[in-house]
Amino acid sequence: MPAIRIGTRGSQLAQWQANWVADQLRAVGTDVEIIHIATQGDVTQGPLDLIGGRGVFTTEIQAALLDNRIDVAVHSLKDLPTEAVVGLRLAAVPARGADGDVLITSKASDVLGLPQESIIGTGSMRRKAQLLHLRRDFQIRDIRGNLDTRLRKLDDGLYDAIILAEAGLRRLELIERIRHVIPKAQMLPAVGQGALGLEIRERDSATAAMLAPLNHEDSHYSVLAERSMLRNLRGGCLAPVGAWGRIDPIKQLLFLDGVVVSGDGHHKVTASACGPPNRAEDIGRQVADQLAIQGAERLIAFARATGS
Ligand SMILES: NCc1[nH]cc(CCC(=O)O)c1CC(=O)O
Repeated sequence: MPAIRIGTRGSQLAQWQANWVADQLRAVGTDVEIIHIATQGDVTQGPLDLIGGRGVFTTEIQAALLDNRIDVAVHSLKDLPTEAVVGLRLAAVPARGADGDVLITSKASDVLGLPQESIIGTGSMRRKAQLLHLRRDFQIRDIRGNLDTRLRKLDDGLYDAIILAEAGLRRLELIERIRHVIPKAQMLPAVGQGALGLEIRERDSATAAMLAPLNHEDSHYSVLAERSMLRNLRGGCLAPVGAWGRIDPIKQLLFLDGVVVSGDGHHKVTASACGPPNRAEDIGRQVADQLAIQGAERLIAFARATGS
């Protein structure tokens, strides 16, 4: 049987994630080959919202799947747009890693302890808006590049603090850089944060069967709820939207919290819902509806129009 071809971006984190998937498959005797694919998000240096945002890390990899150049795309789920691509499907979501954001700084032990008017590095509207909601005095500056580059820019003194996903730092064994895990009450993560998405051609049942053992049901339901919320909000990946889905192991219920913040941090709306995990899509829609009633779509449209 020919080797399963796994497609991934070339960044260190993406390669770690592809290797992890490859190791899982090799452990059960599957022959695997890893193919690196450059995406627009890797090649272009400008701020992501100016390049167009949606799908900049995933479009070329999805094209390779559709062209039969690869069989599995390994995505960071938070970079994967929620709109379905004709001919492709999300076959599996492995057990989710750390799902929160962390503060990296030498200047304080948490967000509220940072000095007045601290310069914070982040390119994410979601992080920016939630930070400004907590601390209107912060000066938010864009930051790009892989994890090493961002940490170096912090060490070079360009910023007082930066915010990163905990999952990426853990995967690259950089946890000693974590000063503080930001509580969910202060900052909700991106939809899909900390989870991988394994995408395949819709009709490729042989690859689907090979990936099935890698699927983690609770993680899959949790991210389905988050993605349903975002899709129903029509928020786009760059809008200031946060979500946190998780399954209570005792109650066996899926809990979903959602937040939408105006780009300047002034306005914040939140909503929550819970229900049986197999109702994930409905739970996501319920939270989106509650957010919309409170004016979420106006906040998103405003953030888009002003780029703030
Ligand atoms: N936007 C880039 C990106 N995509 C996925 C991760 C981290 C890993 C994850 O959340 O799964 C990161 C880095 C970051 O936001 O700090």
